[in-house]
Amino acid sequence: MKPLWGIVFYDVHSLVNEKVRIFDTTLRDGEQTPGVSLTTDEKIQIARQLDKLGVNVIEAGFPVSSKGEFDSVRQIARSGLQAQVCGLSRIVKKDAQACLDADVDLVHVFSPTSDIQIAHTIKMSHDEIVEGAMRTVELVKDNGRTCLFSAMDATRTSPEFLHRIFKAVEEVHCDIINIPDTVGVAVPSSFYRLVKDICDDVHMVVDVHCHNDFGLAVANSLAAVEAGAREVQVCVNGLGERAGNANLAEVVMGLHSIYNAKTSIKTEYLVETARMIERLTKVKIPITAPIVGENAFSHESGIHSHGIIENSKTFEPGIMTPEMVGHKRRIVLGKHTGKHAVAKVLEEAGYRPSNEQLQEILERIKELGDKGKQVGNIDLQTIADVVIGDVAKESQAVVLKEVSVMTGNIITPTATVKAMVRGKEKVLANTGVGPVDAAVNAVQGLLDSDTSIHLCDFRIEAISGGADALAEVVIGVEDDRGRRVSARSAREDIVMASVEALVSAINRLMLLEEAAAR
Ligand SMILES: CC(=O)SCCNC(=O)CCNC(=O)[C@H](O)C(C)(C)COP(=O)(O)OP(=O)(O)OC[C@H]1O[C@@H](n2cnc3c(N)ncnc32)[C@H](O)[C@@H]1OP(=O)(O)O
Ligand SMILES: CC(C)C(=O)C(=O)O
Repeated sequence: MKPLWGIVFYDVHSLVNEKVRIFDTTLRDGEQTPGVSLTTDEKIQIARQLDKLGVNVIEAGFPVSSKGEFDSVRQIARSGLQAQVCGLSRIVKKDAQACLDADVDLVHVFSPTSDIQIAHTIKMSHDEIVEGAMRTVELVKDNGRTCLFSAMDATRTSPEFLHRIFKAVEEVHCDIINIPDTVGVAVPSSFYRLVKDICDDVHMVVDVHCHNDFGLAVANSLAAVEAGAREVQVCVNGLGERAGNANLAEVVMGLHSIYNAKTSIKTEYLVETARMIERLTKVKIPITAPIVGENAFSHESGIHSHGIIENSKTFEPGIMTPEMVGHKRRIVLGKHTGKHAVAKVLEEAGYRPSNEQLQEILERIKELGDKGKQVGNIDLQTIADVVIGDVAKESQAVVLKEVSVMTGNIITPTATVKAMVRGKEKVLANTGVGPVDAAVNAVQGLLDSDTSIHLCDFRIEAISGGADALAEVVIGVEDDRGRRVSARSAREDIVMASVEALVSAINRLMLLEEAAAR
């Protein structure tokens, strides 16, 4: 038993430093997610990102299925990636030939092996399936490529037939065998026993491919590694047929952080990769998703936030940090907030409230919360501005002097701003897609090139009706350390309101940076 911070965990010693290969099938099974369809360019972008992430295998597609698919697989295979590029093939000669013609390094040959699938899909005898599998593996091996054989629906296949088909492909020098839980019916204990029996039976690398129909894909994949599997098939964001496949980030971090096993994944790119796949597939990552979800390292309730401020291990696993996966820890304000969190967020936004002011701010937050309103960090700053007052003029890093904007239907919107930046007068012009964008770009341009600030929130809210409505603009900015502040301004002129809010937010962030540097 291994004690970790006073808690006794299941014995995971056996996996210390064991190497597990990560086989990514986002571009093949992941693309089978209903509604997802990627262009060749998008697939190439994804393949490059997966390579940067460090996966061992990229299953790029099913070359025989269409001309576009063949071209995508071939382009990925020829793009000089570190990862092995794989193509899928039925036990059909033309499928395997298409993989070979697409120049893949590894061919993934599969056949159904369960009675239900054999009877209703492939409609062959066991002998014909074994023969077809052997001939296809031989074709791949004769052409000098690596071969992986999958017994599709293995978890509903008779153990005798599984043994027979795996032994048959081993005889023709197959390199890797895969045990797919095609319809996600395994549980960790049953899958452990199945994988262990097969590992004891064959001399090939054992790989697994788990579907998530009962939400057990990651647990089953980890159980398989405990049982001896040394390759796991995964998809970014758990994409895939129906409820999807085992989630790459969850499997990898489980292996690294819980089991102390090794993979080649550069975990700091996990969030970046998940967000890229979210953008290209348009399948949203749930906010509560482990590791890569927006809330994975966010804390709202007072008791949790207090603990986190003292020591992040109080309410986070500790063996996994946001930095390890390219995420950021956030204290988020809301109905359940306590004074420690409010004080911390205000301090980070450059405010120094007295104890009475802090108490008053907390009461106002609770009042809003009880009325069912969400109280975000921006609302907190508005409340704080009212209770404490805005950033003092003398501590402002940027003091705005002039703003002028040219716009129309035949000129590129251009803005010029003049401001004192840390006591020095600066004038800068910039363009944008519209007058507000041009003005915002010009203000951002006033900052030194080593001041890395970017916009993370921009909202315009008209707070009175009519063409002369007062426009309230809320702007949030973030620095490269993930510190966020926001500010608002309200004017009839939307450009001026935007510029003022931006300058105000920048001043707060600068104050914060100065305070951190002291
Ligand atoms: C569990 C998985 O994810 S497996 C991968 C699933 N992915 C895909 O199917 C995506 C790409 N597929 C396609 O583009 C098409 O299905 C194709 C090109 C492969 C085949 O298309 P079609 O010829 O129109 O056949 P269709 O898809 O309707 O039916 C599948 C055929 O493949 C056969 N088949 C299925 N699996 C296998 C196998 N492993 N080996 C041999 N034949 C197989 C079926 O018996 C059926 O054959 P039939 O046409 O003689 O009845
Ligand atoms: C081709 C195989 C591995 C598959 O996708 C499955 O069984 O789900």
